[in-house]
Amino acid sequence: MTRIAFIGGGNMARSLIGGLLKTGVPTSNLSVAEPQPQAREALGRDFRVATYTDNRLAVADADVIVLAVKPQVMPAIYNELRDTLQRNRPLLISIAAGVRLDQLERWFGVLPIVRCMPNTPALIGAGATGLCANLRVTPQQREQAQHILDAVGLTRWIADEAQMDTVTAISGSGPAYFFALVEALEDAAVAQGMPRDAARILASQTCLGAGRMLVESNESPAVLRQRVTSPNGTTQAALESFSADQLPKIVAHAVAAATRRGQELAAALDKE
Ligand SMILES: NC(=O)C1=CN([C@@H]2O[C@H](COP(=O)(O)OP(=O)(O)OC[C@H]3O[C@@H](n4cnc5c(N)ncnc54)[C@H](OP(=O)(O)O)[C@@H]3O)[C@@H](O)[C@H]2O)C=CC1
Ligand SMILES: O=C(O)[C@@H]1CCC=N1
Repeated sequence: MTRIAFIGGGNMARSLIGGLLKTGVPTSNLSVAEPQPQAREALGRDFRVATYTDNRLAVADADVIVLAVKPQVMPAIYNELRDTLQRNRPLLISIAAGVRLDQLERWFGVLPIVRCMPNTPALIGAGATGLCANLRVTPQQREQAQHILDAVGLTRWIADEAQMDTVTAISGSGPAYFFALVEALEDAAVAQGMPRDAARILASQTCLGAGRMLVESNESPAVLRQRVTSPNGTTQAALESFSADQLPKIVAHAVAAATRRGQELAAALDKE
């Protein structure tokens, strides 16, 4: 079975590891390199996976290496990994926002590399991941990468790598947008006198219900929205308020800002 090493054991690695274990991947097939002692302890306690301080030890016999560090940290790790990578030629999977395939090839060597963008709902098997591959990735390795990400949710291959920053802006960062909306709904209800716990659970369950309908029904978001919206009713009043406040423009600006930030993160690494 495929041995998978994670470089970086933070939020996203935890989500992927948790999701993979739930699908039956044995703990003995996973290893994690993480500098923070507390984070290492938590990984050992929560997932019973082997943890290392030394990146080289974690990747020693890996078939697949998942680079799960912040984009800015990439330059610190490629020197440590380069020898092992050239010797074993594993499949490299980067989940870093912004970082491009040509940058990864320049640092790590001409290896099979998949750039992907998962999201934190991977932890509960409900992730959404966009993937793209360099020309060195064989059809088998493509399947291998997809298999790993399929284990934690839905996957889509993205033919044009330039769109990966948009993927990041939609689904990578996306969970935070829905959390922010639930926070805002909760605060609005509290401002109207509702107890916070009731407001939170009602808003959260509504987010879950709406999300499941979006994914499980064959209807478009527009049709589902119309079914909630009685003529001259409460929903229409709220949607007209959204429209007056230019919600689509607010969202488009936010998505453009996230996309731009992905490009900036990569540009800052061009000199490395
Ligand atoms: N969070 C998310 O929702 C998503 C994140 N991503 C991407 O995933 C990557 C990781 O993000 P996230 O998990 O949120 O970040 P975290 O900071 O939670 O995790 C990164 C971990 O890597 C550790 N680390 C730092 N330097 C090294 C090193 N030299 N070798 C090994 N490990 C190191 C960090 O330790 P320390 O704290 O000491 O720096 C930290 O524990 C990023 O590139 C991000 O763009 C992609 C999709 C979604
Ligand atoms: O905020 C970030 O940069 C990372 C990438 C997508 C989600 N979190």
